[in-house]
Amino acid sequence: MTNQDQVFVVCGAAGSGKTTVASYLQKHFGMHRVITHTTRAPRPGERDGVDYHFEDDTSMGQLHLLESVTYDQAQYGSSMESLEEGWHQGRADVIVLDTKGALTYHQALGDRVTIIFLTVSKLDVLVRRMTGRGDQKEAIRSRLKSREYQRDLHLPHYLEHIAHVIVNDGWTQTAEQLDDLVGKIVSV
Ligand SMILES: Nc1nc2c(ncn2[C@@H]2O[C@H](COP(=O)(O)OP(=O)(O)O)[C@@H](O)[C@H]2O)c(=O)[nH]1
Ligand SMILES: Nc1ncnc2c1ncn2[C@@H]1O[C@H](COP(=O)(O)OP(=O)(O)O)[C@@H](O)[C@H]1O
Repeated sequence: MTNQDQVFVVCGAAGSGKTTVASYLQKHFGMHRVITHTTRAPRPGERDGVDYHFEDDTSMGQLHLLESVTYDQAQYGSSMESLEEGWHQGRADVIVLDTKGALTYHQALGDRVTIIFLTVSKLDVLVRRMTGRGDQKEAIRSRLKSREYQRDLHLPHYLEHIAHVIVNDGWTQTAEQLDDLVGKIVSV
């Protein structure tokens, strides 16, 4: 199996460290970060084309997406073209998805997909991390109430025996587990 075939899907609850892990895989292993599309408003510091392609309902509806979901009242979706961009460059892809999207990738791409599910051992840490990264209070409140946030707090049954679970309490340990997992799958 070559890097061209591979996509690492990072999922887990809000604040569990998905973006941090994706950036690490991008920097440390030269993976191609797939930028997905969303109708949610940018957070402080987020940039269009870097964190997300920020869309409105009309532009979102015109995209040709491999999959799309509703998460806390906003639309999110990813395209096959952006996955292929990485593979054409000979790089493995890394993408941040919700757990429903992770399942769709598993079903569509089979063993080309490695799913990493992030969690923490004490869930109150998640809110502290969201506050720490500058999320607005109202945005956090809405997120916590959403069905999708509640669903992705724990490994959903449909990802059991499929996802690699990493408890992201401390970064050193998380990085070690990522190095171990990635080393087994792609040539670095
Ligand atoms: N299925 C799917 N999920 C996505 C996509 N882009 C982002 N997500 C997920 O949507 C959820 C909400 O993302 P975001 O608003 O950035 O909140 P965060 O979880 O606090 O980082 C997260 O679980 C993301 O992983 C996508 O293209 N498809
Ligand atoms: N192991 C960790 N220890 C402490 N803080 C962390 C750790 N991993 C991530 N963070 C911080 O927690 C916040 C949320 O992480 P982020 O990657 O944005 O989460 P997500 O994308 O899952 O919502 C960020 O400020 C990030 O720097």
